Amino acid sequence: MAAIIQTEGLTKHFGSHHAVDRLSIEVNPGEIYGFLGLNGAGKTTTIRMLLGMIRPNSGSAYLFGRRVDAGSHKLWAEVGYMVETPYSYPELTVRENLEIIRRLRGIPDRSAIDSIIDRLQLTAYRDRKAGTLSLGNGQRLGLAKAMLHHPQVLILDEPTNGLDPAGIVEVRELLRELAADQGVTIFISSHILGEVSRLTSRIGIVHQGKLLQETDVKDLHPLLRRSLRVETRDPASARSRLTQAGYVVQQNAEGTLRLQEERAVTNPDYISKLLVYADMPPTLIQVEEEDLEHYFLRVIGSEGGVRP
Ligand SMILES: Nc1ncnc2c1ncn2[C@@H]1O[C@H](COP(=O)(O)OP(=O)(O)OP(=O)(O)O)[C@@H](O)[C@H]1O
Repeated sequence: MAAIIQTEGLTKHFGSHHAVDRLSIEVNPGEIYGFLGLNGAGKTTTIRMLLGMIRPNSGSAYLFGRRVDAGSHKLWAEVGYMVETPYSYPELTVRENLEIIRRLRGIPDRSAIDSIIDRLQLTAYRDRKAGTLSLGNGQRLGLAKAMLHHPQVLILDEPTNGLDPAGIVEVRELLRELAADQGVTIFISSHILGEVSRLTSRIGIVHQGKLLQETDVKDLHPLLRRSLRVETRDPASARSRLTQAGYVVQQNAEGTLRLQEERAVTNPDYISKLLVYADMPPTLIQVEEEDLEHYFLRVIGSEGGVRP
């Protein structure tokens, strides 16, 4: 299957700073790809190179198998994009902003505007000046502009930025529908793994310009660490009893004990028995799974985490 979006060794430095460093990724037709990284990881710079807005120092980007060069305006006709906070004419209404895009894109069907306004739930704001919109509605207008010409590829930089939880769900559903029903290929950047993992089929984790990990979302679950959480009335004694039995035990400031070894996680009954026999019965014992954000920080080596 030929990739719709592809980069090969894509590299961009600003002075001595490597914003994007030998990045190679492929996004297949109809796939939703989550490009994940902290602020400053190089997401926007990558997207700008994908769109031919800036020129890489080395490496290449391809859309539909065609190499993107700075000024590849023809490619933009087949791609909808939203880069950082979407810019709109603040003195013009939502409708007027979309009318400009309709003309620029040469879309003959005038009803396209009303249908996209409806689709992005902007009907109540259609005659409001764009400059008076909330951040979230400004973001919806940005998405409406990106989608007005029914592109086969959408490249979106943090599209749910500023949206409230209900808005995030709506946008997620909308994008999911576009990929599933119309085969639109979607590349979406974010700094929240929990959010992109609900929408995308594959994620690439980028840090300091480098791709650290690429994973199918369905393979993410087994990568999450599990640990056994144990609470007792006398954590210090319980800890020493478990240590004596050969377990590695961590204790936090609240006195909660945590055991990460597989033999502890898979045998909570044994740990429980050990503590009961030592007259320190647990008040709580449960297997907990690492959350996605912690996993993300661990992969990028933050928070004292260790790369898997
Ligand atoms: N025009 C520029 N000149 C100098 N440095 C830049 C320029 N554009 C980006 N950078 C730097 O390159 C790095 C990557 O920036 P980029 O905007 O691509 O990150 P990002 O992952 O999109 O982060 P954010 O979510 O904050 O936008 C950052 O350290 C940034 O300061």
